[in-house]
Amino acid sequence: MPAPDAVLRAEQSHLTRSRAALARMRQRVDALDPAAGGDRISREVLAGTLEARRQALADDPQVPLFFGRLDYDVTAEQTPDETFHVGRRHVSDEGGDPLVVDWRAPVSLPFYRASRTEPMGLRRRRRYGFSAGAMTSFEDERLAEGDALEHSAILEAEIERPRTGPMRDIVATIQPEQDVIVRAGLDRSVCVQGAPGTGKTAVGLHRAAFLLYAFRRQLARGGVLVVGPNASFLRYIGDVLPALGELDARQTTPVGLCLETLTGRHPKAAVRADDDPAAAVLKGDARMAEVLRRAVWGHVTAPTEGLVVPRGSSRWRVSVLEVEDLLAELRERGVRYGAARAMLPQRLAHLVLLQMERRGESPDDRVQDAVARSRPVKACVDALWPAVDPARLVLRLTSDAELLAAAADGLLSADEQAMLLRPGPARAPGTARWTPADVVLVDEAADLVEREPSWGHVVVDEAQDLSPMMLRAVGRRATTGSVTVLGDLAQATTPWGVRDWREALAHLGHPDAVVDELTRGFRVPGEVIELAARLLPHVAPGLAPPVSVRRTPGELVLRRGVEALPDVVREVVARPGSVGVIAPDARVAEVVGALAEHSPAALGGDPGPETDPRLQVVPATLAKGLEFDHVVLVEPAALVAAEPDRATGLRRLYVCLTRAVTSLVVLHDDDLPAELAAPA
Ligand SMILES: Nc1ncnc2c1ncn2[C@@H]1O[C@H](COP(=O)(O)OP(=O)(O)OP(=O)(O)O)[C@@H](O)[C@H]1O
Repeated sequence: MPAPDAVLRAEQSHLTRSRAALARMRQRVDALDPAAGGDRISREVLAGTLEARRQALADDPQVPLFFGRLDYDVTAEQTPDETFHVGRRHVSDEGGDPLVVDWRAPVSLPFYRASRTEPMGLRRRRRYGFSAGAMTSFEDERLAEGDALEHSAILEAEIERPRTGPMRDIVATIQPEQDVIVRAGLDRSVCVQGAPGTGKTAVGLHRAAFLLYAFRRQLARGGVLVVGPNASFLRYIGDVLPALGELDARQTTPVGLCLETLTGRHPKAAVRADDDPAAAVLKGDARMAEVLRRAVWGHVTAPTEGLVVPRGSSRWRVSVLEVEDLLAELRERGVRYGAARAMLPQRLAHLVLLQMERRGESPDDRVQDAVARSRPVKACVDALWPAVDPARLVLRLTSDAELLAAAADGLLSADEQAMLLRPGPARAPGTARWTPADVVLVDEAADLVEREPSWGHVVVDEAQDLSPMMLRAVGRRATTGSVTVLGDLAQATTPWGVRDWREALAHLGHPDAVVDELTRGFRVPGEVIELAARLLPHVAPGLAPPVSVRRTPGELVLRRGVEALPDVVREVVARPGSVGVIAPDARVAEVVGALAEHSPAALGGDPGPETDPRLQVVPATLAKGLEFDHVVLVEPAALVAAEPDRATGLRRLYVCLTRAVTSLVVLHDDDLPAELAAPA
């Protein structure tokens, strides 16, 4: 067996060769001239394609081009008799032979899944350790000989590599239970219940990248949509897919999606207010879908007279009964309100044409078109099947008690109806004080009028916080596609959130999705996760407690005296990695002031040019989904008390306690919440 140094040198030279080959691939793209594209449009399309290809072939010297190697067992049957280096993208030499294979290619699968009991045709699996882009170590597992590592130092080093900015990819170290989810086929919807730091977000993003690679053709039209809770979270995860070579996935929030529907019709509309929790819960309740359905379809009016269309010297009549039958038929067709309305003029004209034929005329299509466009037909359509603007409808419904009562009869109690009515005079859609929950109602109404197009696949993160109406909004964007739903019931902090995944999946329109549970935690050190897990019986009794995969002892300090904050922060900022000071929202300004010497950035506000991006002061309500190498948590009792009820407060605390990768210091003046005490 060659000495480790010799192995490393040979692998380093393969890395150098691969980098040179990638540079050549890039040069070939640079040499292509978009002018060859013919007309202007083709040239522009070609230029766009070449630019995307150039970006995909970019080589960041800090990012290893490959991270593993597979040696297939040539003595076994039906296995490729080759060695493959597994990396972020495919790289081939001048002869077209692969120097690096894409991690998503079928041949790479055993890198993630092979085990001692199932070597998947592998003789050996090798992992490389890197430091600042340079290969520094490797780990071998001789799987054919039954030798597999129980513990990977390279995985641990990767998790503990200090964080410097946004979230990074995990392609080099995806774990088998994660890989099963990542590589589930495009036709499979999955739901992942996962404890904090089990890699849900990472898995969702890698699944998006996998699908875009493995089903490129099917997804070329539909595309992939990633839905996350808020703008800070989207900024945090925003670099992962581009780093994996996928630039086209759309990333947004649930309310952001619905707001587009509103502003597409009323550009000046904006979210300008918040509901109180009870009203938000009600507006997010699935019964609202039925209220809106009735309100939209309630616009169809029974005719009181027939249709009369003068043409030349004749007057053509369609009887009330015929119009009634036509309306009933259109209602029952199962098409959207707007689609049925669009059909109505031609259908009425057709009835006129039948009259003409009965009287011996032989009108053609042009006559039918002319009748359909005639003034009496238009007037009849507007009277019987008026156009509905979804935003105006929601405004009317929430300001006109009678209209609401008609639509909500038997669905909402009188008190509930009263809660929906907005104070003050009615406003136009552009200036109304829309709340997030209102915007979701507009989106539901819009879909009743006109079908929302479906994406090929939708990944929805932190899904436990979505109301049934928000889940419906996300779900209607995946009616012909599949979904990946990620969340943790123990981290639900909205009063309208999910209490049961099966129910949530039904609202999403994918009731048959498989629910998987992840419990191996990568982020949070053992001591810290054990402290946080004391809250689990109080916040989500049915869930399995998470287990940390890390062997290194974490650092956990509980300390009385918030006045020590500046000293504590001075100590942690001297260490490598990112620092998050998490505080109750109401105390963020005070904390920023106390830490002025470090110019921290306050998350959610304008960071300003002079702030230190490595140190962030995080309002407790924005901590979800984020992580820091070091966390200082200020006054847990106040953070719990700031929520409307104790269970929600404890869930918020559970989120905040589980953001640290290396160290957690809890500073408090008030007593710690009793639920954190060690079980007797
Ligand atoms: N297989 C892995 N290899 C290396 N790092 C990993 C792996 N899986 C997860 N991680 C890391 O663990 C951390 C937590 O991952 P992630 O944020 O995806 O977890 P999560 O389940 O979404 O957490 P939360 O519910 O707390 O938001 C991240 O830093 C991620 O990169």
